Amino acid sequence: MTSFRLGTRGSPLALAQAGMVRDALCAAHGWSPDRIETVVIRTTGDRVQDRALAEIGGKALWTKELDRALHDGEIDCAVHSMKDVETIRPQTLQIAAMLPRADVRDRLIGAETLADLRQGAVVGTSSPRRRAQMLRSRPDLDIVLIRGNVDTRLARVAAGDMDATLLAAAGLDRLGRTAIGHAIPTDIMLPAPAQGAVGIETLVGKPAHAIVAAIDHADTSLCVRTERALLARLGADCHSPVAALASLAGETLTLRGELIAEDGSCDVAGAIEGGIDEDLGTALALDLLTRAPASVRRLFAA
Ligand SMILES: NCc1[nH]cc(CCC(=O)O)c1CC(=O)O
Repeated sequence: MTSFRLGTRGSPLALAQAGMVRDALCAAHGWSPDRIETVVIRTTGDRVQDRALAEIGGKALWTKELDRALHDGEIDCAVHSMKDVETIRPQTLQIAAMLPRADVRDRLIGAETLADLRQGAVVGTSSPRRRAQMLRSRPDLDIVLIRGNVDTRLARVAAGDMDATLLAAAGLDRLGRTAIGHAIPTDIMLPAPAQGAVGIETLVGKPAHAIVAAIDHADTSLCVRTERALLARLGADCHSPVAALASLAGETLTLRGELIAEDGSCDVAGAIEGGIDEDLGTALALDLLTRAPASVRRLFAA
């Protein structure tokens, strides 16, 4: 029997996520684990460690090499953190499935709450959203650039290079670091669109698409597609401090979102409720853009 080739980045988090996808595929199709071959693909983002992603050209850094491997037939599907997948994708590709979403919150490492950070504390992050949200509640903080994988970042805080950092709970949990840091409630720090979701992409119209679609978690897919619709309407990218979180209760979809000036000095937030339709993201984007202070609106291409 030919193996099913699962493409992934090589970071510890990416490999953990690929393992989850492998387990889900095996359970759904009654395959033994050796039916799946994990193919590690090195991406531009993995090679560049010293500059903010926003500076070196955005999210395609994580996807371009995996896209190429799909198109060249080297892999049958590609596993992604949905948070890192750019809003506009090649028409030849399709997100065939998402795993059930994990904890969507950010965790603060180095203090129990934002209020507990000392005056002028140094906080490492490379995320414009986290930077803006931190400065909004604590303008005194010194936000510095930090990159590298989860372990590298934790080591920098442990070594005293900085007082604190923020990491996605989902990533920490998937690496077994369940006891590290303190989760920040989403009403204090709304997460990045698609945070906590793992997606699996395939070529459109190939047998692999149906094989992968069998493991789709429909509620997660709907919520993440809604958050991505908001990003798309905003013309948002890595430079844009945007937070969004959709949730589904019965037949009611709720989307919260906010746009924040990079220095945290002003923002616009909103929420919208509707039926099961990802277009809610478009509607909230328009509402936020209409109400945004000029200094926030100019950050968006739309
Ligand atoms: N940009 C890096 C990235 N992409 C996805 C995750 C975490 C896992 C997830 O959100 O699903 C992380 C690390 C982090 O933000 O702490």
